[in-house]
Amino acid sequence: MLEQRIQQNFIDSADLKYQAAQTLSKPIAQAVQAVLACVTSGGKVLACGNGGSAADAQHFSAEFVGRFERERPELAAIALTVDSSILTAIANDYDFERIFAKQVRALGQAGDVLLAITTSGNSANVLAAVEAAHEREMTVVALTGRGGGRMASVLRETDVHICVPHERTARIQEVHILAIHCICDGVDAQLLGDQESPT
Ligand SMILES: O=C(CO)[C@@H](O)[C@H](O)[C@H](O)[C@H](O)COP(=O)(O)O
Ligand SMILES: [Zn+2]
Repeated sequence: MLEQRIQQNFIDSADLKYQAAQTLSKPIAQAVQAVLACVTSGGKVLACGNGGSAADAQHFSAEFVGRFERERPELAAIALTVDSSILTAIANDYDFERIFAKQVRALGQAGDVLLAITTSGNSANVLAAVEAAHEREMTVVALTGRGGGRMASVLRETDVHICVPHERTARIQEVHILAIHCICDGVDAQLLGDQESPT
């Protein structure tokens, strides 16, 4: 019974990935171009999200600053989820909704990219970060699900929306991390050529 349940999770995740390959390859390619244009002109990526999506923001930043699969020059990315002093001060003195937005206003510059990750599209602190990014003339790459929620209506034409066509948070997150790896792989391919990676 339990094993059947586990197998069903694998099947559902694989099915969603097959289905999403069709619909998401275009916005993911747009995200690669947006991020590439940003980092090759001296910009940086700021990444944010809650819970599992906070982990995704950190995962992305590690692969940009450290490396993905191949050696290449370091790329600038900062996860806005990691400084406990900043996070607790803002949440304590203002409110939790502003934990990312104030960091975006402090660090963001025109031409930077905000990677905004929310499975529901409705997390208030992520939406506030998008608003702050627009104030700073940054481009937003949004990773969402469930139809995009409120995120769909706050994004601009020049932003990129990668919306996973599913309702369950776990399944959406599994495609988010695949999309993040596609962005890293696409950026490396553009920078280094598209030969196969050694690892
Ligand atoms: O990882 C999971 C569930 O799989 C949770 O930690 C999840 O990320 C949290 O409940 C988040 O607060 C959900 O926020 P969001 O994706 O709707 O923005
Ligand atoms: Zn999770």
